[in-house]
Amino acid sequence: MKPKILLVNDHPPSLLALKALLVNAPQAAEYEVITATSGAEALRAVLDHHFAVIFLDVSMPGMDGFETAQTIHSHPRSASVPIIFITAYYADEMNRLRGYQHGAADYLISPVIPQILYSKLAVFIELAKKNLQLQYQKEELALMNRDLQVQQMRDLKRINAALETEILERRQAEARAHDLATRDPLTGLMNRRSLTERLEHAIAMANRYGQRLALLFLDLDRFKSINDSLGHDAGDELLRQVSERIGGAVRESDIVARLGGDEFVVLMEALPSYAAAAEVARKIIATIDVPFHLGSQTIKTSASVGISLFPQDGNTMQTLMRSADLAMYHAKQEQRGTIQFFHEDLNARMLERCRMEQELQQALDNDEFELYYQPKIEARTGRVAGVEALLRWHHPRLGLLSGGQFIPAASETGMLVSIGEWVIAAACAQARRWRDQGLPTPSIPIAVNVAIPQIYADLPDILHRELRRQQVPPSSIQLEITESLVITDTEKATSVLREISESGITIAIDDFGTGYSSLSILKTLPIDILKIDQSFVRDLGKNPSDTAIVAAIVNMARALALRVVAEGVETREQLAVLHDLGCDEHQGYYYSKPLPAGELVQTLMQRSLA
Ligand SMILES: Nc1nc2c(ncn2[C@@H]2O[C@@H]3COP(=O)(O)O[C@H]4[C@@H](O)[C@H](n5cnc6c(=O)[nH]c(N)nc65)O[C@@H]4COP(=O)(O)O[C@H]3[C@H]2O)c(=O)[nH]1
Repeated sequence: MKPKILLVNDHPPSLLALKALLVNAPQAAEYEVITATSGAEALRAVLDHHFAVIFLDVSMPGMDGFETAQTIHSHPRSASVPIIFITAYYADEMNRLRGYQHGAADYLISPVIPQILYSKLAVFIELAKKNLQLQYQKEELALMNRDLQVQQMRDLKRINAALETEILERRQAEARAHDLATRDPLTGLMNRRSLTERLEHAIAMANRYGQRLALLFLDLDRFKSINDSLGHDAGDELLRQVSERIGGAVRESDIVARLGGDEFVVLMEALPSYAAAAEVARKIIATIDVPFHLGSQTIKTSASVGISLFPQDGNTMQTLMRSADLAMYHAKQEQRGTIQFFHEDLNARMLERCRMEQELQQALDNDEFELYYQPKIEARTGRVAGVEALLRWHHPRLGLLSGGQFIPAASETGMLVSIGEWVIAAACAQARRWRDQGLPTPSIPIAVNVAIPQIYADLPDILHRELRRQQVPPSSIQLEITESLVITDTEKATSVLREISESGITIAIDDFGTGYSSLSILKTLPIDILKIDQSFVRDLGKNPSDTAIVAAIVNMARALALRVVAEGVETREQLAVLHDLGCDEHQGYYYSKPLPAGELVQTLMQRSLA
């Protein structure tokens, strides 16, 4: 676009002359000339065009040059357009000053000298071209700016979207991490950590508002054997279903958590009454009692629940948890599938148990145990057919303790496995010593009592290791196993006992008649001997039903080709009845109390001489 020049003159010949000068100028191709014959016409032109410069005649009728200039410059659109006044040569200095005051950029004296006109014009055309260029560049810049803004906007939106996704992902990761830290992944229930936090908070609230709360500890009965026999997937499924059933048995506001394994906890806050806790525990036990469907299998289990109450059973998180756990442990021991509230006696028993455990460990370490031996007499010959090893404890405080005084407690503490190992080693060592001493009956077997947990703890390996160490034959040792053991896990007992029996060690069922052995179990087990429990022997000859029971046991043993031993024989009358019934061996105070090895040897000597 070319710069434009406006010529304003009311005198047509002057206008034409000036226009002729401009259109014939050497740089005429660089601009365009527009004319106006009055101030008003000039103002209209200014509204329509942008001018590089205006040549304005000063003396015009109506609106003269000054007034026109003032009006042009008063408008923002044309405020900076340079105006050159054209005036007669006679215009005085005052008049020119007025022109400058009305915004004149310069003056030309009429008649105009072309060279002066051209040189002044050149300045303004150059200025206009520069302005146009600047304008163009400004527009370019504005365009670029807009593009930049659009680009920036897009970038911002992209960055924003990326940020939002990242924040979302981070929130989800945080939620997952929080879940992992506070929830049990298998059941989705609270885990131990969040339960303890919750319990601490609940105790603080109960303290402040004087409320009651209850903590229910729940453990599935026989979960381990279900898990072992059906596999871990089925075990997991069972735990999930159990967690759902517990959830269905409690209030929405109660907290259900899984501590791990098959241990669940329910926290009941703001209890209306303590009876409500027992009510919920009963509901849970009832719901767990309904058979579970795991794939194609239907299984039955039960739950034992221990309950501790705030504030009486503890006012800290730790004591409440411990009390509920202890109560649950006792529920399990007393009768599976029942509820047990915590009480102080349990605590005392627990402390006693801990003390006993420590003392039993010390007994092993300090060699405080000793085996006593009680002979078993063969009815037919009156000879010693074997001896039973019975454990005695030289307790540093309490003196000599017999098995009945500490074996049940040792069994509770789980110490019987290591004690049992000591007993087997001691019995094998005694067998060796008797052989070395050349007893009259060196081959009489020593019967050792075996506790239930020993069966699951490498019993065959331990037996063979000790027999080898002492270089005595397997026939030197006999095992006495309580009847109830066989009932609890027939399959395991059968396979372990079979291995032991095949190695040449004879096996006796102890306390026979007190458990619930069935004939078929007795038939499948590799049993050699039945020991009739002393409770049936005690009243023999006095109580006809005891006599009938012993007679039945003897007959059954005969049918199964087993030897029968009667325990606890104290009197001649008992002995007479047992003789009549055809019992193979007798054991009891009538012949001898359990004795230390040395004393027993003398008894054996006397009997063999008798
Ligand atoms: N009233 C009466 N009692 C008699 C008579 N003859 C023997 N006894 C006692 O009756 C118990 C017989 O042993 P048990 O039935 O195997 O019952 C044993 C046995 O189950 C267990 N036990 C003893 N030693 C061991 C052992 O080394 N390991 C294991 N696991 N248990 C043992 O402790 C229980 C009690 O042992 P003890 O106190 O030594 O009590 C022994 C014995 O001293 C009698 O004529 N009259």
